[in-house]
Amino acid sequence: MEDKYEKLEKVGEGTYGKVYKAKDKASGQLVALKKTRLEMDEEGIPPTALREISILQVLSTSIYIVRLLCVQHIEHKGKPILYLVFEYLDTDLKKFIDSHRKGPNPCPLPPSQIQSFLYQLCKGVAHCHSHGVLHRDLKPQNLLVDKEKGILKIADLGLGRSFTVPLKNYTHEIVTLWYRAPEVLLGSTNYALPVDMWSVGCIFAEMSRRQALFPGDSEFQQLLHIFRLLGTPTEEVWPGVSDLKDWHIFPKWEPQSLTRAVPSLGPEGVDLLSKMLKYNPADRISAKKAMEHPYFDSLDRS
Ligand SMILES: NS(=O)(=O)c1cc(-c2nc3ccccc3s2)cs1
Repeated sequence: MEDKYEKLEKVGEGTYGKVYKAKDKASGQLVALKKTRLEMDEEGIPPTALREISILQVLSTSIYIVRLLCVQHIEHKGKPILYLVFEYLDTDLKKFIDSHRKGPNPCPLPPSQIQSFLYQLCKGVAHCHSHGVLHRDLKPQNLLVDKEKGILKIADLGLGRSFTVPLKNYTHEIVTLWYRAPEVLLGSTNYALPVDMWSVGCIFAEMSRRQALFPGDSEFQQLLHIFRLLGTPTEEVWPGVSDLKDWHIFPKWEPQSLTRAVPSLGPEGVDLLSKMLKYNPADRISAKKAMEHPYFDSLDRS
């Protein structure tokens, strides 16, 4: 690995491994090297890893998914290590939003920028979902941005369908709960594609208000943040909610006005956000339908 690529700096602690910025010595091309801790058993690469890699190879044909350039596994001190080599983008959405919040003159993201990033995110999610693949852990940290070109791509698809998101990642870092759908937080075991659209809604709101919509620091607190804004879910709005494994009696809050949470978002934006944050997964808007919403009417789709 060292011979072909020159490691430059660590750029991310993915859910399943360290990510380094690196340079292809021959071509000078910048890449992202994702080192995975896949334990090679005696038969070589575990089938789950092979399935993840094949899913990635199919998915990364979309320009809205970070492209997997190649897969290399090498022996390192006798241990077989799997490297995934991805295209490199210079920042992630978390840093991009922070750069607009912090600093001497904090400034909002231009509405056209939010609209363009949200559209690209929905395209990437629609692509994954059309292949029956959930991301499961969409968050600003794993959405990559090319500032100059105004491009957003989904990264860290390392979860696919065969993993559940751990509470801690492999470096014992806390995995954020802020973008997690209520059905997952309430212990549903048969959650599906709508979990990603909940995350998209939280990211949409965060781009507009430049702070997280539901910043919970535990699974229980995460639910309370959601209930305080959207109201405590009832069987009326979400049939079956009280049968979910981790449901119990919660304080009863009434729904608040969503507009107050995202004051800079126009009526179309608030309407689309409300459809992404429907409690009942069956009512939640799909990525494909979201792209047809009037909020995008003014988007230059060229
Ligand atoms: N954190 S950062 O400096 O903005 C930054 C992160 C990245 C990443 N690129 C990839 C590619 C693939 C998988 C995960 C990551 S994380 C590139 S720049």
